[in-house]
Amino acid sequence: MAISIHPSVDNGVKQGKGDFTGGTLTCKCSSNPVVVTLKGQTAHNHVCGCTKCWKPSGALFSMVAVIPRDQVSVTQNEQKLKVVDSNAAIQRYACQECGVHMYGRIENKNHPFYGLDFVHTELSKDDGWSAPEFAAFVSSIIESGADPKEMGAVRSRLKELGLEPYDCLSPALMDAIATHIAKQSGVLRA
Ligand SMILES: N[C@@H](CCC(=O)N[C@@H](CSCO)C(=O)NCC(=O)O)C(=O)O
Ligand SMILES: [Zn+2]
Ligand SMILES: [Zn+2]
Repeated sequence: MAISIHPSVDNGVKQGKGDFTGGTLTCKCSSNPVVVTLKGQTAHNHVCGCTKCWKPSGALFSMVAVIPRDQVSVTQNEQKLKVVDSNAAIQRYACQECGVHMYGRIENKNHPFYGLDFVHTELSKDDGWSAPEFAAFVSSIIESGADPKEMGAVRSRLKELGLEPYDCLSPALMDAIATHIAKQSGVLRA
């Protein structure tokens, strides 16, 4: 049996819809769920192996995308949300009852990704969200208990799914981060 990466990609990566304009995310509480409304399509969707991103139970990876923060609003039961780690660059707002992360926000205006929120579109019933494009922080799954001897098989499965594995972010995103830093320091002209 193939290694399970994440329930949303295990049967093949489903492509998004070009004309998709958004929808809602709902936490896993059976009563009074937290609902977040996203007024737009997501970008840079990826599976992430880091220890900080929320993963559904049993999954090796999370699936996480970004969307401009002004397109994100909590529309039901916001009182159930609490920041998981206020010292992290991405402040992840989790439902205190079911544990699901509803959105992650960057408050540091100098951060390369300031202005973008992190969201898990598997929490939506709406169809058409952008598809995951790559696998990030793959080696980090070991920090959550994955067997280092399995890493070859995990990377092979990711490639088979068309999710190129990287041990940080994708080259395009790493270049965007480095460009931002070089402009901040004056090495590159802004
Ligand atoms: N090995 C660490 C890596 C954690 C990490 O740096 N995660 C990235 C990617 S999260 C979405 O792609 C990150 O930017 N983190 C910032 C933050 O979490 O605030 C581990 O596994 O913990
Ligand atoms: Zn909940
Ligand atoms: Zn992550």
